[in-house]
Amino acid sequence: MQFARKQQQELRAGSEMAAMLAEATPWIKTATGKTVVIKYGGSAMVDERIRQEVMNDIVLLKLIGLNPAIIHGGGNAISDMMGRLDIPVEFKGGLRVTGDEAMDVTRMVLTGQVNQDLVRDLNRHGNLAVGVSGADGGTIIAKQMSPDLGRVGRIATINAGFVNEVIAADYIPVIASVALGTDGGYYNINADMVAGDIAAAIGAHKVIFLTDVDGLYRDFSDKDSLISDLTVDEAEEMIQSGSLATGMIPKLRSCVAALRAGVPRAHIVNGTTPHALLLELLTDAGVGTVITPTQADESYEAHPLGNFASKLNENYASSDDRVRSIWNRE
Ligand SMILES: Nc1ncnc2c1ncn2[C@@H]1O[C@H](COP(=O)(O)OP(=O)(O)O)[C@@H](O)[C@H]1O
Ligand SMILES: CC(=O)N[C@@H](CCC(=O)OP(=O)(O)O)C(=O)O
Repeated sequence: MQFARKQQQELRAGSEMAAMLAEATPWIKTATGKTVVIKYGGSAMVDERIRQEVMNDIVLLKLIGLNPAIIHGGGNAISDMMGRLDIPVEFKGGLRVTGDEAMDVTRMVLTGQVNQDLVRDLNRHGNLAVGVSGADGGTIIAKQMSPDLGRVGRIATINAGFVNEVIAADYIPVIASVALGTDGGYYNINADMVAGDIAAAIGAHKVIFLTDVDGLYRDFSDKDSLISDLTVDEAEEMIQSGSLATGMIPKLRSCVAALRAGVPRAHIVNGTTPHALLLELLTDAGVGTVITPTQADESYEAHPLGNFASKLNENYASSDDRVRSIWNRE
């Protein structure tokens, strides 16, 4: 009797899931071919399980017809390695002071480690991802930002051709924020800045910043001040007001740059929340902070899926157990 009840529960959960997937059809039609730039910050990569879920969600987006392009950070991994090598870590205005040794470590960690780990994790689901640095295909050309910061670059040019080719060939580009300079040397670029400029250059539909907080707070010390939406003008005012602390400054600057260049939406989302990407992209509710060109339009992207992903999320905790119980049945 107990077994029959369990079977019924499984059937009910399965039917719910099937209904949710069936409801997804019109949305999938709308989304096909759209490019979404996802900036995956080092701060949101810390938990291995959540990291694998983020990879899984990105693969799901690819499989339903979106074109995700990933720009990743890894600032904390660079600092860890510098510490292990006894190289002093110093930031000025949120940017890493990057001497020649620090530049070597940045290249090693971002392109050799973080980039390749993400590619490996995505490719566990099929041969889906290609890892590149800004130097590949001349994608990011940089100039020195300021002599004080050493090899920190500001973006001089983005050549979108190579990234567009990778997307056209149906791969997910995974881009490290290391650039080649006009002087022939390497430059360390803040990954947030790369995300906005790449999104603009490839004509992305959205740029989404996955970070470790729920979005942009008007006052970071007041947890009730989370902003759900703001216009690009308001975002610019916030930057100029000097009220933002480091971390958010390059993100918001990058959002503004992307929107001014014609990207329709920028989002700041907590990448440590399970399935935040699906919640943002597949539900009306949305999560985090959205930055829009003008006042948020309620009808924008009203989603035929309704609460698909929130339901998915509710089911999530139990689904692992269900899968395990199915596999262990014999
Ligand atoms: N107004 C703000 N709203 C939200 N986060 C803020 C704000 N001001 C500063 N921050 C900081 O920005 C951090 C995210 O940026 P960062 O640490 O660079 O992460 P990432 O690795 O995702 O780029 C948050 O953890 C938070 O400490
Ligand atoms: C110039 C500069 O500061 N570059 C960053 C690049 C990595 C990055 O941006 O990583 P997150 O997205 O995880 O912060 C750094 O060296 O930390």
